[in-house]
Amino acid sequence: MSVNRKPRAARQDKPVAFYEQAASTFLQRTRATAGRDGLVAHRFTLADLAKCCHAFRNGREHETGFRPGNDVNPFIVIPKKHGDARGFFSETYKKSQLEAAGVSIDFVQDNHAFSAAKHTVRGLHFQTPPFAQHKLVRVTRGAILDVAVDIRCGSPTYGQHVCATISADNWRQILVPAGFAHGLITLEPETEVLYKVSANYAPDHDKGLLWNDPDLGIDWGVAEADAHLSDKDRTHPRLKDLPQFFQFDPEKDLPLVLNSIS
Ligand SMILES: Cc1cn([C@H]2C[C@H](O)[C@@H](COP(=O)(O)OP(=O)(O)O[C@H]3O[C@@H](C)C(=O)[C@@H](O)[C@H]3O)O2)c(=O)[nH]c1=O
Repeated sequence: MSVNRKPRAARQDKPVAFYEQAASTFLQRTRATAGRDGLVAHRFTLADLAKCCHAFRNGREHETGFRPGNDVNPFIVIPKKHGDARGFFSETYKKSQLEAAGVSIDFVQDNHAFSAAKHTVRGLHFQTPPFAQHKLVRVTRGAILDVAVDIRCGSPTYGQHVCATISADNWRQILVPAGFAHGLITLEPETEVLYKVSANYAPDHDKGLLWNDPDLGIDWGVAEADAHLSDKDRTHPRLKDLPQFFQFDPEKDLPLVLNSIS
C-alpha cells in the first residue's frame, strides 16, 4: 500500500492559468451543488480531480480544503458514463487518473458484497497496520449510505465522520483512506457493493468499532432493532475503548473536511 506524492516539477506541465480555470470550474460546480443540497459537496470526475490537484500544487489552495498527496482524505469521484442505445460503458477505475491527482494507491484485492435486505449494516471496519487498507467503494445495484470515521489518534477530527449516498444510479465512488473506520447501511434490498482494497485481507488485523456508538453521532436512519447485522458487528468496542491503532501526523495528514461530501 502506498500513497505517494509525485515530484512537484513533473506536474507543472501546463500554464498556471489552465489549472486555475479548472479549479474555478470545479468550485462553481461545487457551489451549485451546495445550493441544491444545503451542504458543501465535492462531486467531481477523476479528470476534474486531477486538474484541481495541479492547481493546488501550484500553490493555490481553495476553500474546498482538499489537498492532494500523502494526506489523502475521503473523497468522491464519479466515473464518466458513455450511454448509447445498448446501455452504457464506464471506466470504473483508472489508476493513471488517480495518480495524476497525486493519489497513488496499489489496490490488491477486489471485494463484492451482496446484501439481501434493506437496512443491512456492515461495519464499522478497518484493518490495522501493516495491513491497513485504503478502500474505493462503489455500488452496482441498489444504494447505500457509506460512512467513514476518523480514528487517527491526535487528529483534530478524531471520532468525527463523513457520509455519502452511493448508488447504482448516482454512480459515485468513495475513497475511504486507511486510518478511517468504514461502514455502510443498505438503503434498498438486494444491494451489491464492490470495492477495491490496498492490502490483503488479514483476519488477525481485521478490527471494528461499534456502529451505533452514541459518541460517534452517526445518523443511520434506522433503529437498532430494525437493522440487519452480523453477530460480530454487534460486539465491537466503542470509540472510548478503542486502542490507538493509527496516529495522526500533522506534517503529512489532514483533518477530515467535515460536510465535505453528502
Ligand atoms: C473482509 C473479508 C472477509 N472475508 C470473509 C470472512 C468471513 O468468513 C466472510 C464475511 O466477512 P465479514 O463479516 O467481515 O464481511 P463484511 O462485514 O462485509 O466486512 C466488510 O465490511 C465493510 C464495511 C468493509 O469496510 C470491508 O473492509 C469488510 O470489513 O468473508 C474474506 O474472505 N475476505 C475479506 O477480505
